[in-house]
Amino acid sequence: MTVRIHPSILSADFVNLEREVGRITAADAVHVDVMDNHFVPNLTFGPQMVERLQAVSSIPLDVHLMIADVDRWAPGYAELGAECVTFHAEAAADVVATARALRERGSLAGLALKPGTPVEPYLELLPEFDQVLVMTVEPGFGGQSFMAETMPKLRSLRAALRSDERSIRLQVDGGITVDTIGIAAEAGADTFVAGSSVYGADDVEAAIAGLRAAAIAAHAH
Ligand SMILES: O=C(CO)[C@H](O)[C@H](O)COP(=O)(O)O
Repeated sequence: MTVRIHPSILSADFVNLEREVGRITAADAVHVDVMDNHFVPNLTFGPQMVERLQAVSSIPLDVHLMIADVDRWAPGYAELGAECVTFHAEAAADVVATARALRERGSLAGLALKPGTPVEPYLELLPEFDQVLVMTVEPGFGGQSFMAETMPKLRSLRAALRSDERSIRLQVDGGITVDTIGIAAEAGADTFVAGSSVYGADDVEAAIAGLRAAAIAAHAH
């Protein structure tokens, strides 16, 4: 299983985002948290910032939409060139239609689930998605503690993937550190978002390497 590390710029210096994205060249993608102060009680930025990040980043954008009325707004983020656009099941009226709209515009389609949202209704819809994000904190803020009680959802997802669906990324986001990444990896995650444990480190590239090594070790276990 290939391990992917996606640092979250939620924990980066917002007035120097071009420089901050340039510090994570060892990462597989940059995780971009879009928050609207409605779906979550925090506010970050919108499509203009994502468009500029897309222009200056040498690694792909993994956009995580924490916004209301996402069926209406998600397709516009795919048109900006993001590699993957992930939207919340709780914010969507029609998850299949929105996923198809993303793919039609050339991006991968990701489905995110808050910690309290069950995975079972979505297992039969997996072919519609390229990534499923199991939130391991309540969305909205960086620096929270990892919620191990979300791991059964990852196990269910990993077990549900047929052999021709193994390329679907199973992503975790929230509280991922060298101490917790192995728990998520053993439960079936292959794509790891890390904010404070990367951007809070003195050496961000070493932090990315440490996370990757810990996840690979857990998969090999
Ligand atoms: O989606 C998010 C919060 O809603 C962030 O990506 C996440 O919290 C990353 O921060 P940390 O690794 O510090 O927990």
